[in-house]
Amino acid sequence: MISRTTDSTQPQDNTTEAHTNLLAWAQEQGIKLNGVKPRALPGRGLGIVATRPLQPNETILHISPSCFRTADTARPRLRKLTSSSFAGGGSSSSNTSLSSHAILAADLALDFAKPNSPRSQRNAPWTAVLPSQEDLFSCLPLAWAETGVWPDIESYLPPAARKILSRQRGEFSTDWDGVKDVLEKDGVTREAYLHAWGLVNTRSFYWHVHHPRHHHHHQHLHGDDSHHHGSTSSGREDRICLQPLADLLNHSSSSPHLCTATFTSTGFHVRTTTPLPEGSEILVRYGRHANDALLVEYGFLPSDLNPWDETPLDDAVIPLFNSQLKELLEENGFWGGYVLDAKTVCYRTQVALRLLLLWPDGPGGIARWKRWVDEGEDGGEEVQRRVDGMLVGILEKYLNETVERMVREVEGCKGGTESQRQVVAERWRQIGRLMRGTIERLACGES
Ligand SMILES: C[S@@+](CC[C@H](N)C(=O)[O-])C[C@H]1O[C@@H](n2cnc3c(N)ncnc32)[C@H](O)[C@@H]1O
Repeated sequence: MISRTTDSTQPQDNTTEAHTNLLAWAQEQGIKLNGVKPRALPGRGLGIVATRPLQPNETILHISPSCFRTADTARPRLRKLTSSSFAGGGSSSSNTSLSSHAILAADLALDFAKPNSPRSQRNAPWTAVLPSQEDLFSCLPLAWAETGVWPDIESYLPPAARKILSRQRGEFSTDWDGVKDVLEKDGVTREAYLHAWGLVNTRSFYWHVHHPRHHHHHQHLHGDDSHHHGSTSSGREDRICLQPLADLLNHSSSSPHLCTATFTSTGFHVRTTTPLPEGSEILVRYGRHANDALLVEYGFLPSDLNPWDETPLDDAVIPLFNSQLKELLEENGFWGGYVLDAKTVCYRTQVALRLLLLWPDGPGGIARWKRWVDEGEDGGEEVQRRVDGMLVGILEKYLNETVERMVREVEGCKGGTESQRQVVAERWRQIGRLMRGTIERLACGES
């Protein structure tokens, strides 16, 4: 979302007028803004900023449930697509039940395709400020292949990002298969649906009412991670909603001024946690996402430090194991899923590397490893030192052979656009920094 509001082809006063309309419309809907307003922010489209100094614990945005757009508020002919009466109706896609995401996106796509319908008109001031197809496609990896440049930029994404992308692509095509018969009648193309689908993906929330007595989660400090991809509880998928105005809030992983966002029975509330000077941006945390997820799900890469960032080590670690060792790890539930974050080398990695270290000692070594896995019997600091040394070697090799090569290759490739190449290269550099940080930490003797 880089060009929409800073684009020189778009006069600045257009933006202002759109904002004025949006605010007037929001007021009619009963959306309450208190000391905040939308504003264009360089490099991140629109955001919400403070219009006066804010105190801690002020409710700065309130949205009542009647303003939520959910699968239940979609056009009736779309809602019918999920009902069981449709199943067995003879159509090939009849027995797959559609996700809320699919329905919400279809409804939004119809707002765009039929701008003069009374339904679309009702939401016009809100849809007017949504990112254009061009803006969204330029930053959302799922759409990079659609921009017509050269699809192959995708293959330069790091493994974790590619994995999310491939799951996302599967979800999108299932959703499109489920709605296309209905949407194509109204002239909605696959591309137009992808635009709407991507908008829902990047700006929907899990409608999750917090019951104070059941809070086994520890999400009070910095917001509720209620963004679409933010929650891990099951059954959430079908409770996603779009919320005008709240969908203008940008993300931060680690700002000390993060605002909290909560659903209660009276709606959605955004509150400050610290004092905020006039003009500062209101930031919430979408979820505890690693940067690969932020890039693929939301189409941006944070430049500030993300304490939740991590990177898989599978590509670096897995090739070191022969089939016998692989089998041993599989039997014990420790094959693959190796991860590194800024503070820790995950336990699975520790287990795998210990095996690599001990198996040259023969059956005795393997028995020792097994005791360690089963009973936590410690091999002592000496073993840990050798495991750390091994990991340093593995990381250095991966840095030289993969990370640095990928940065060079993606910067020099002809795929995508310059900004897409830069974002992919930057993600690899971040991974490199995470690994170098670990090497330094281990070299200092901290595990
Ligand atoms: C919920 S919307 C927020 C409003 C959005 N900026 C807009 O212009 O409509 C989410 C999108 O905002 C952008 N965004 C959010 N946080 C960001 C950040 N920290 N840096 C850059 N872009 C961000 C991304 O494009 C993301 O997909």
